[in-house]
Amino acid sequence: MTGLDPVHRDFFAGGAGEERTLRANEDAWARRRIIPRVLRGTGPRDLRTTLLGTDLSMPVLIAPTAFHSLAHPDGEVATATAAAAAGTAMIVSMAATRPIEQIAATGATLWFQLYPQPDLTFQDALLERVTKAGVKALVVTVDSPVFSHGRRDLRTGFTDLPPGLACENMRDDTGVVRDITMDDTLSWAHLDRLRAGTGLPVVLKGILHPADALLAVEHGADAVIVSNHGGRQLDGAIATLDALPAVLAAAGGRIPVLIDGGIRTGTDILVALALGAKAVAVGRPVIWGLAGGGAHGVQEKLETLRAQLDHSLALAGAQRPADLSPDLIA
Ligand SMILES: Cc1cc2nc3c(=O)[nH]c(=O)nc-3n(C[C@H](O)[C@H](O)[C@H](O)COP(=O)(O)O)c2cc1C
Ligand SMILES: CCCCCCC(=O)C(=O)O
Repeated sequence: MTGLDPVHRDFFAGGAGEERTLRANEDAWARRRIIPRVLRGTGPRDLRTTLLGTDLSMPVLIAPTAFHSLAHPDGEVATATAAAAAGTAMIVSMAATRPIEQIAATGATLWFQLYPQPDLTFQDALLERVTKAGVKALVVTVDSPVFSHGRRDLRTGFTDLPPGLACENMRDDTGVVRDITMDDTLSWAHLDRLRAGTGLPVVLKGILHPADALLAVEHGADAVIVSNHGGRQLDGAIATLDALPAVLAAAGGRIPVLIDGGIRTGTDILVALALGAKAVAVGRPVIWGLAGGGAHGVQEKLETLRAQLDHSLALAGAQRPADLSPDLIA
């Protein structure tokens, strides 16, 4: 976290309200225990995974997080450089501080995160732009009909990006940077329109209730991410790991289920995969890597997670993620 302004560190680290959900996310992983299998002669591990047509070197994606240029001057370009080197995908936040074309020039596999915007003309142009830049999937954040309340930012006074930085993908055709709108009228009808207007796979991020997982399947979502926005939206929301089993049951294997929130170690990833998640996404650890060492720092974080997952798989008696099953988790 070298050089990170304390106000910006609080923006990245903080959660909503009393930060109960922020803490619950990490605590939930720490509560689970692994029941390893032995004498399985697995040999070297193979962590590769294919997700929505995207080949990943491991089942770990970079979660969308805002404002990477506050953590490092190279911003999202550094993060994407690390994703490319690690052979995984970066989900680019709609609040990225670098234009999608620059981020894509790193050669990284990118998915793009969208807060659906009420100005449909602007939204359509944005989707056309990111598709042209080569993003491979659209991640629609559905847990934010309004901005969250009571984050540390209120205390620290962090309200906006400093001069010279902007949400570069919110520039319209006149060059003006639009504000990101949180829309409390959003409904499944908006999702249907989005799906009809894009050829990209659509992933819903922020599903916690099994009934919503079922609706996601019925409305043709290609995947869901079990997420509570890293404890930054509804404080008191269920920890993502605790929500995972019911969401998996509702999805019934028809679409991949991903999870984020408090995932910090290879054993956390193993637990998620054993319970049935197809992959995980990590948010804050990537930011800390970026702040500490730019692209190199992010890559180091990703490689640490890879090494830990590989080691945990070996010790649990599995060669590949598909060898894991829920009976390994207590
Ligand atoms: C600083 C910060 C900014 C975030 N910005 C976004 C965002 O722009 N869009 C979004 O869908 N989620 C955003 N999230 C939520 C993350 O995508 C993800 O759900 C969460 O960080 C996962 O938890 P973790 O940080 O404990 O790994 C943000 C999270 C953090 C910490
Ligand atoms: C005004 C930009 C909104 C960015 C939202 C970022 C975000 O989701 C977060 O949790 O922070």
